Amino acid sequence: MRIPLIAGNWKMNKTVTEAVDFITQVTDKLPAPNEIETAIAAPAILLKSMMDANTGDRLQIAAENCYYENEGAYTGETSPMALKDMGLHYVIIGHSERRRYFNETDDIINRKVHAVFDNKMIPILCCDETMGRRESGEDIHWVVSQVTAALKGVSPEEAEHLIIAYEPSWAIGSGKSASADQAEDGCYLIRQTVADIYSDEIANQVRVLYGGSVNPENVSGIMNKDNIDGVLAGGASLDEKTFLQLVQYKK
Ligand SMILES: O=C[C@H](O)COP(=O)(O)O
Repeated sequence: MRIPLIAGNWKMNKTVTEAVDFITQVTDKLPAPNEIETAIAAPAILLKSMMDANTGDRLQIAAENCYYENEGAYTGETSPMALKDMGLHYVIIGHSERRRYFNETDDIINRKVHAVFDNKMIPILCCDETMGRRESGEDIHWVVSQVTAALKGVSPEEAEHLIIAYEPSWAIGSGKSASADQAEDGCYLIRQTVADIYSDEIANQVRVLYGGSVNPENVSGIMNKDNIDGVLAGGASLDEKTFLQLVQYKK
């Protein structure tokens, strides 16, 4: 059985004080992690304070990115080995904003996926599509090719722990979520791609999330779909009350 995962991605928002405040307010209001898992991904500069404030076992603190080397002369980068040492389990890799603004290629994303697995953490691998590609029918190939490239050389034993997020660029931060059916189509396609690369068994273990303008009003409809195991929410995860509303979605 795949445990639902409600994850927030704060992007480049919040100060240390604001982050600690948020964690202190939500930590004892979250469900048991064997019912619904919850996570907040935050900028590297906030993570240690968030880990210290996160006294319970109900919330996972995650990183939004890391480099593909553990150490060396890479000024300004975040070491996956240091993230592991801090006690993190999840790292977002390949978010569309990393691909678009920081020129992350499929090859870089593949190296980062390996670096996360090598450090015994789990990547939340993001793949996107554009409205142009969706309208022309090209989006299918685009999503398949991003997932395939990111998983090159990843073993079946690693792949079964994967989390993959389907995030159409046109739905991110636009207030225009994909419909629940569109989200299900994208997540189904990702699961099929994993089945083609590995097996049905592994595809059934991988958790697939939808991200793009998720909010308390649309979360239930999205979570009701067979191939959607969770959400990756940006804007709606910044406010404590709204994040808790996402977590309390009703099937
Ligand atoms: O990682 C999260 C996504 O980019 C979605 O962001 P959003 O919920 O603000 O549209």
